Amino acid sequence: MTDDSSAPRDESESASTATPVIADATTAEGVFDIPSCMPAEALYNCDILTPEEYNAATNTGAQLIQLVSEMLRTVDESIRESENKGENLLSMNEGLSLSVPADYQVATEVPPERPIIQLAVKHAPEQYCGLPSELADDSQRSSSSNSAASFRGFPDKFPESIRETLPPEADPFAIREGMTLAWKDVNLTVKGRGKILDRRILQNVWGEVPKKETTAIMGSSGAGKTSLMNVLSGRTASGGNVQVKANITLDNVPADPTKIGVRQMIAFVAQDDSLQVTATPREAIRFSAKLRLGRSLTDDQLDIMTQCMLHELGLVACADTIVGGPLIKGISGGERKRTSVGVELVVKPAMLFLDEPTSGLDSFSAVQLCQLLKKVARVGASVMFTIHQPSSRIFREFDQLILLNKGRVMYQGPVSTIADYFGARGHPCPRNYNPADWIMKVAQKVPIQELEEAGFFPKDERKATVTNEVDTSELLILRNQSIPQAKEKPPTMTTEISMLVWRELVHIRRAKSVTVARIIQTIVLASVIGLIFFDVGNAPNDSVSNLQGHFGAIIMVATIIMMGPAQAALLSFPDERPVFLREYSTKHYSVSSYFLSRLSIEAMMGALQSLLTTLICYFAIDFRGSFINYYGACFTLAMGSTAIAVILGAAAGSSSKIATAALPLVLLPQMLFVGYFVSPELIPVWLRWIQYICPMTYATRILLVAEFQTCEESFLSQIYCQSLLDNTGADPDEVLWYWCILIGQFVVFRLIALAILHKSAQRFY
Ligand SMILES: Nc1ncnc2c1ncn2[C@@H]1O[C@H](COP(=O)(O)OP(=O)(O)OP(=O)(O)O)[C@@H](O)[C@H]1O
Repeated sequence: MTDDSSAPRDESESASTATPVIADATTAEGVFDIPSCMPAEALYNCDILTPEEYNAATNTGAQLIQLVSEMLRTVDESIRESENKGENLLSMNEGLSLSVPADYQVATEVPPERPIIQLAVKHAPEQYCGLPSELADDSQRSSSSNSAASFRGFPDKFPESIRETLPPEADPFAIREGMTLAWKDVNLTVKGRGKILDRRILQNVWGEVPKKETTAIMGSSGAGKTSLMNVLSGRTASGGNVQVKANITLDNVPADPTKIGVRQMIAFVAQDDSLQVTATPREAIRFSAKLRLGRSLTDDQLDIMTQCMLHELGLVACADTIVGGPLIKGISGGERKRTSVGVELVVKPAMLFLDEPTSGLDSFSAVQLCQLLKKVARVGASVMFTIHQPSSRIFREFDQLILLNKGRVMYQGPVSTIADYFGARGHPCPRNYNPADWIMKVAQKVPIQELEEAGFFPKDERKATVTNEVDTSELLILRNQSIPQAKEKPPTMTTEISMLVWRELVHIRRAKSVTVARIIQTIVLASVIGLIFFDVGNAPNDSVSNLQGHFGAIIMVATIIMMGPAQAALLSFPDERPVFLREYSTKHYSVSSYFLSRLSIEAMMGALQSLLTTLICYFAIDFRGSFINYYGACFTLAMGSTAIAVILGAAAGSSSKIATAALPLVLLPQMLFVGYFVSPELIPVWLRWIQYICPMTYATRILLVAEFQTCEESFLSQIYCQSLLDNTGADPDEVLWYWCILIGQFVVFRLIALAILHKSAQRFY
């Protein structure tokens, strides 16, 4: 046992299955960890070490050698079997084949040639997720011309040869023109109330995210990492008790990220993933690519690109499982996070911000993701992310680091110089200690004053990029025109709407229970009303009770028609708001496309619910008017009331509870103005106007005219019917107007909802 017990160990890594596997292989403790982790993970992590580290480790890691040798022996047996059958192919899982050199030898100890290790990794069935048959064919072709040495990278790495067939606009790793985001004097203050003092969350924060580099923001919990990220990406601005001041430039052009034009240039992966719960990772990534990459790509190219992204993110195994959410079980939290990353990466962003992208990921996936982000940076993007407790392996991957301490910049600069920086200020990182843990320990344990005296918290000594401080609450800088816009040939509005409608239909199909509950509710309510008012339409209208029953049936049917579809429409906006805001702010589609897609879905569901209700009630109650007239009035009423619900839903923002509470307040009082409980003539004059803005008024008048215009011939019936029409204000000569007003109300309410939605979509906060 060669454990250097005198040296402080890297605490965060001791139990890890990633890089430290090698280091721990020198100890009895660590050796037992190896078989318990995924062999492919351990081997993969061997692969990412330098050859020197690797050889040093294998000299001492006896059990690791045994493990690798066993895997190689398995591979070798497979080869022998193939050779006995006259084949020279090692058949891999799911149809991917790999050619193996004829002079292949069994390795009895860990070979220094890394490709052989990778071959073993590829062979690990737990990790190998397979390719669809059409891609497998291609990869077979390409691999047959290569030796085993050509296999490098992740267990489910996408074949390079296929990726290379993609045009640059479809290649998620194509070279792009990045942008440098720089900022200074960023201040965020939460104003206190009463005895509570103001709180400075960010204090004169400065820094930059250079293109082609990865910048990590670190700091203890509450240091202001997310707040800084939100200010820089326009997700926080002055308002209420929050005051934000910042000078921000994009390639030296002053820019206000709260403006949608600037925000749309920053791909942002938030801490809480806002993905469509019933979409799969494959669908989510393809949806993003299809809507954001314009019209130049074919469906095949989109498919390959999506598959490539799934491979890069290690999502192949769960590519067709739904994302899920709080109420529906889906993929894991880490997979969800990686899906969110894929959704943004697929459009080759020039700037990519991620809030804690590695949280919820195991150490292997975290390394994998950091390397991917580095790859994105190297092709031109500026990548910035917040991160908690990175392992030393991950820490070494960053280019730049911003260390925040209580809202102030404690360090800002290259990761490579941080050890010297801390050393020069009296806090050298101990040997074998994870530098990330060390700097966090110093930041948390040493008092601020002592740190200041030691020379931490450097001043911004860069050449000033913006001379005057500008308040983001007023109009900040807007020279967006000079900043190039990403999407050149956006998809047509029809494509946007059809993609959104399709996604919603898939959602309805997958969230079956909700749809089924809605339909059952409609059928049960309609049946109850049909039974209670059974055949009352057929009864002569020559008595008050018959007349009352007949009129009551119309009111009840109109009421359930008004409430049912509206309830579902009401919740759709608050529920979908996070997804809508993310997608709108990242240029997936326009507000109008989203709005029209929602309208199409509501029209479909409204038509179905109205049809079920009218079919049951019309025949059970035996209404006298024509079925078409009856169904038309009910459907138009349903659409009018959904339009009101949409206004409430759009205005309520993310608060579905407020919208739910407000809906009955707006819809139910409409029953009071149709003349059933009280004649409109008896309502106080200053309240009487309300009847004219209620869709229910006009829908009921259409139905009343249809039911009572042609009454039985008896004198009493004629008198009763006529007086009912008079009392309710239903005039047979005005029916055409009633239709026009009902449809007009629907259009006006919808336009109001669109305006509200458009306004609320401009702001995240
Ligand atoms: N709008 C706000 N109102 C009140 N307090 C706020 C507001 N925004 C941020 N804060 C406070 O500012 C501090 C920094 O929050 P922030 O989310 O930026 O921290 P963080 O470094 O990202 O922490 P963590 O790593 O735990 O996510 C926290 O104490 C938070 O409560």
